[in-house]
Amino acid sequence: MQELEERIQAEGTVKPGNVLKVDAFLNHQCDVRLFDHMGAEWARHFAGKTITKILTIEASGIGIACCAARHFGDVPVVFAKKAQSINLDGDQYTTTVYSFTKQKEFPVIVSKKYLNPGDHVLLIDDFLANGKALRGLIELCEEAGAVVEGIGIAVEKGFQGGGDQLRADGYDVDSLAIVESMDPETGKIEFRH
Ligand SMILES: O=P(O)(O)OC[C@H]1O[C@H](OP(=O)(O)OP(=O)(O)O)[C@H](O)[C@@H]1O
Ligand SMILES: O=c1[nH]c(=O)c2nc[nH]c2[nH]1
Repeated sequence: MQELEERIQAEGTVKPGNVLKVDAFLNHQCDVRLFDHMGAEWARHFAGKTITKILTIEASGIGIACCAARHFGDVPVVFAKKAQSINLDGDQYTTTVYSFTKQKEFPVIVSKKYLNPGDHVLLIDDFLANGKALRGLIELCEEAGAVVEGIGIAVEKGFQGGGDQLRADGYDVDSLAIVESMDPETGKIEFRH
């Protein structure tokens, strides 16, 4: 998606440790017009699929998933929580995920009320790196008996391999920008096309 690639080139910075910082528009300050355009792109890509629910993971996927839902007939957006809470009651689907930016394991929890057999789920997230977050969400869908219809990602770091493994496993992964390489020394970012 040209608009997203241009924003990454203009405002993104490359940090050591394979970190691309795009918090000016994607995952700290949020550009909702861009999010809306991203939702329209995914709606075009997944047009042939029936989607009954969007599932994401806190925190950074939530805003993007909510904007995307407007392009999928206002389907409910469910976000997996990364901490137990007194506000979480009843039976839950749970797994654990290693967080790329926080560098530790988190529980990943969805109430059984909000993910059901018969749901046709679109997974949405801001980043795809090693694929840990998505593998956790897929596991929750499997536990629930829900079908994963596709995966919409804003920025995939292709060189980390998580996306290609998911594609090899048969998932329809639509990443709007795939970073093929990035260099913290020079700041150069190259995209896969
Ligand atoms: O493919 P992976 O290696 O799993 O990396 C991608 C995940 O990493 C980030 O989550 P993180 O927990 O780092 O931060 P967040 O709380 O801002 O969403 C991002 O939001 C994705 O969910
Ligand atoms: O802001 C971010 N930059 C990244 O490079 C990344 N990888 C996973 N999650 C990420 N979030």
